[in-house]
Amino acid sequence: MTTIIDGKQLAKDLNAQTKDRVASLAQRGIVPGLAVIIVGDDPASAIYVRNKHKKAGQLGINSVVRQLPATISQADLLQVVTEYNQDPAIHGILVQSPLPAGLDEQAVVAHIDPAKDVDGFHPLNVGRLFANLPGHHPVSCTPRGIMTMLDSLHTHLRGKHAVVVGRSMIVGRPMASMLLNADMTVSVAHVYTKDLSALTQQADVLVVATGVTHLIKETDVKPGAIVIDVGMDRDENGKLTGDVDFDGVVKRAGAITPVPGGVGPMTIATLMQQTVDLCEWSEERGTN
Ligand SMILES: NC(=O)C1=CN([C@@H]2O[C@H](COP(=O)(O)OP(=O)(O)OC[C@H]3O[C@@H](n4cnc5c(N)ncnc54)[C@H](OP(=O)(O)O)[C@@H]3O)[C@@H](O)[C@H]2O)C=CC1
Ligand SMILES: Nc1nc(=O)c2c([nH]1)NC[C@@H]1CN(c3ccc(C(=O)N[C@@H](CCC(=O)O)C(=O)O)cc3)C=[N+]21
Ligand SMILES: [Mg+2]
Repeated sequence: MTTIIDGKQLAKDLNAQTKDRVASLAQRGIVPGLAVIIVGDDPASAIYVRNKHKKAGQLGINSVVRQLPATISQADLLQVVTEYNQDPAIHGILVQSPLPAGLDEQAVVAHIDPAKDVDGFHPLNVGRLFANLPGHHPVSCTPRGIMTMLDSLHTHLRGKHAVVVGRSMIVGRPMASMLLNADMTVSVAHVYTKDLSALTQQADVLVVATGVTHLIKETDVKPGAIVIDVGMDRDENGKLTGDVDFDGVVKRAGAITPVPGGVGPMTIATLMQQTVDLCEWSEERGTN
């Protein structure tokens, strides 16, 4: 009865569309280019970057991974960004987060050409999303991928209550903006929220992005709710799990995403989609 939202399959479908778009660009001699900058040697980051690089290659996107030492200066890092800002073969630039201590992530993100900001983290693009401005602009890939997952359910969102647990720049805040732009009534919860369970039990759509293993249990969820688990946590056995106690919540939810195989694969597929978006938008402006 409960729909298990298959992020792997949805990512496959989206990647197939992206591959087709890359093929039509190729007929006109255009190859979308993605630059991924990774600073230091965080092992988790290295895995994500490898996955992104591999997927880009499969789709025909030209992906460049720039590995930089943790000891790099802020000025030298900004210079690398400048290089890609000026490179006409590069349409999307991503600086893997987190950066090592001592580097100013906000300043680096603000230095990216907003037209090449494939993560949607530049303040100009954040502002465009927040203001729901018309026209093309990149947005954070994880919440955009979640909107695609919600679309796939063909349910009516307008006027329904969305509760977003977490308020990070990468997930919670842009997620809340996108749900608000979809005409939902949106609540955002965080560590200071009083009686979290009373709030989450009112959610028709519940998005959880806290990094707290199994924060949300069966009794925290309204029967029939759509539950989206963004968490990528390790359980006591070191196994990848989410912020939602899947085995309990699946009994009550109307639809739920698994971890792994839910939001994660859609994040990567959306990054590829948005790289091609940026390439096409650049072409429309005549800057390719
Ligand atoms: N699948 C994917 O593509 C992605 C997965 N992730 C995963 O999603 C999770 C969240 O990531 P991210 O948003 O970057 O995390 P952050 O650590 O940046 O933010 C966590 C947020 O959760 C809130 N929070 C923490 N504990 C509680 C609690 N007990 N009750 C209510 N709110 C709480 C914090 O509140 P406050 O602001 O008050 O501190 C904060 O806003 C992680 O597991 C991460 O690995 C992240 C990005 C992409
Ligand atoms: N500038 C920047 N942009 C990001 O988009 C960004 C980032 N920094 N820093 C880290 C987070 C995390 N993130 C994920 C991407 C893919 C999976 C993913 O593919 N997950 C799979 C499998 C993962 C596994 O098995 O380890 C799944 O959930 O099924 C997860 C998480 C992007 N992030
Ligand atoms: Mg974070």
